[in-house]
Amino acid sequence: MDIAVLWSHVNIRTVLLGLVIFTVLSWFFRRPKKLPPGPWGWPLLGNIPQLARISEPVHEALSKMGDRYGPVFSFKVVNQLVVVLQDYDVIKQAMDQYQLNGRPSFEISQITLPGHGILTASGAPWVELRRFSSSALRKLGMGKSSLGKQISTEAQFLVEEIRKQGGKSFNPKDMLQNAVANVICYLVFGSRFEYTDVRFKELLVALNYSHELGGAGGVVEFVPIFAKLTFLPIVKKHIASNRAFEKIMGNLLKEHEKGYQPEISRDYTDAFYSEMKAKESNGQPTFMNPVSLYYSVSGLFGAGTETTTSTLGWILLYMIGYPEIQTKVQREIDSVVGRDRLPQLSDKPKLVFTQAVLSEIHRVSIVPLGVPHKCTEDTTVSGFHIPEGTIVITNLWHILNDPREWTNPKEFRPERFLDSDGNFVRREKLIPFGIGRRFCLGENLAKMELFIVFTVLMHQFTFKAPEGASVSFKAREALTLAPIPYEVVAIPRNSEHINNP
Ligand code: HEM
Repeated sequence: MDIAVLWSHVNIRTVLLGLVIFTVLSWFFRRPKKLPPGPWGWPLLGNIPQLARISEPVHEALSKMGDRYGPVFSFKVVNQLVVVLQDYDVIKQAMDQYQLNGRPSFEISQITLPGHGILTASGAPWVELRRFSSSALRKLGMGKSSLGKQISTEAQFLVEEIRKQGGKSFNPKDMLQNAVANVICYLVFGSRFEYTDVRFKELLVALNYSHELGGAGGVVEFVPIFAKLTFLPIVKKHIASNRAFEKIMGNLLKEHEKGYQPEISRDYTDAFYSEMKAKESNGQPTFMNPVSLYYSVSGLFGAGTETTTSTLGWILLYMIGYPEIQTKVQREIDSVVGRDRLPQLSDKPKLVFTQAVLSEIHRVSIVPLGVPHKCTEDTTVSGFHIPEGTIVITNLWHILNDPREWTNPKEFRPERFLDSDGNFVRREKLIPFGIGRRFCLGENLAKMELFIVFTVLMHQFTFKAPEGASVSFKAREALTLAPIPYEVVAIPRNSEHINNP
């Protein structure tokens, strides 16, 4: 056919149709073939339209997506590729790969204070900060009885606060948070704060605000393009929250530095200064500097406060919802510990049912999607290509609610952690603290806190729902699954003769 004749058949509609087909095909063929499967996304927006329509909790929606696409699947937020892993063996294999142990940068934090700490660093800075932090926290007694004593002291302050309620109903959240945050203050600043201390209260208000934001729109911190859209209200809120937190934490660190003496290491912060200064004076290259100290300390508060407070919140809620389990725990504690002293860490091996209850709490009250990882070098998972820069999410909720592993996962049943002889059984797939090279740095600390606070509270009080109130196990969705605010009544048990251990 002559070109002129062919041209005479072309009209504007044909041209537009051709352009649309060309755009769709070129976009389609740009997608590398071995990427994990996933829903089709829109050019420019990726899967934002589908994600915005999700009405159920995100981890449950992702869990269903995984049932459709398999345990390794992907989607896009704008131009950011996100891969979700939701099979125990796949996660175990993936999280051992150094390429998958980066963290997405908290982009909006970088606007106000460029730098990284233990929670947010990737690559060599993370390796150095993780090595230092693990060793410093171990030296400060994490997992040992010396720190157990400090936690017991904090638990007794908590008991006093609860006693002051005089049997009236109250929301336990703030009291639990005070105790948990104070344990971190002790590790980081070498001392606890009075619950009425203005600086302590400011710190908790700022922490709570940043957690609320994390739930409402935390994803904007990780997607680089949002850091350029500073006119958006959600981005403005993140910036304001980061600035407020930096001011409070900056002041606390400055005040603490005044008492620094190289020969006495009081806490994590002193240990950090000492190691940083030693490396500087030896001319050793290091990523330890005042900003990485700020971010590391903030990371300990950020990662350790809300998680442990929510878990304690769930414990009390399940105890009022399942009074027969509460009574069984109290009987076990009374028979092992007696009524003349408070429970302590060394009682743990004998308190098997109590341990089973704590394990079941870990199964239901978790960080549902872990903390996002970032792929720092091209790699593969289960034969799929994971390009550098991909955000990798582990759906821990799916693992801990998989009916193939946990019969009737919606039931609260501590007995799943006991064998037929009543011995406590550790279960490999209980991974509320993540798994692999970057598992939770505070796992041992959290376990100590939860055990001591739980047993001391069960020893001292019986918790009940207020008269006529119903108990709901619905969670408030954020980075952690926290109970919806509730009230509780604490009835003191017969404890006149109880002394400190
Ligand atoms: C019940 C309580 C807790 C739970 C369920 C929990 C869970 C987690 C999870 C799932 C991660 C992410 C792991 C990953 O990236 O794959 C994490 C990381 C982390 N957690 Fe915890 N956590 C708890 C308590 C604590 C406490 C008490 C502290 C500290 C003092 C702490 C400090 C950290 C830190 C610093 C990280 C980041 C580690 C890194 O990036 O290398 N956590 N935690």
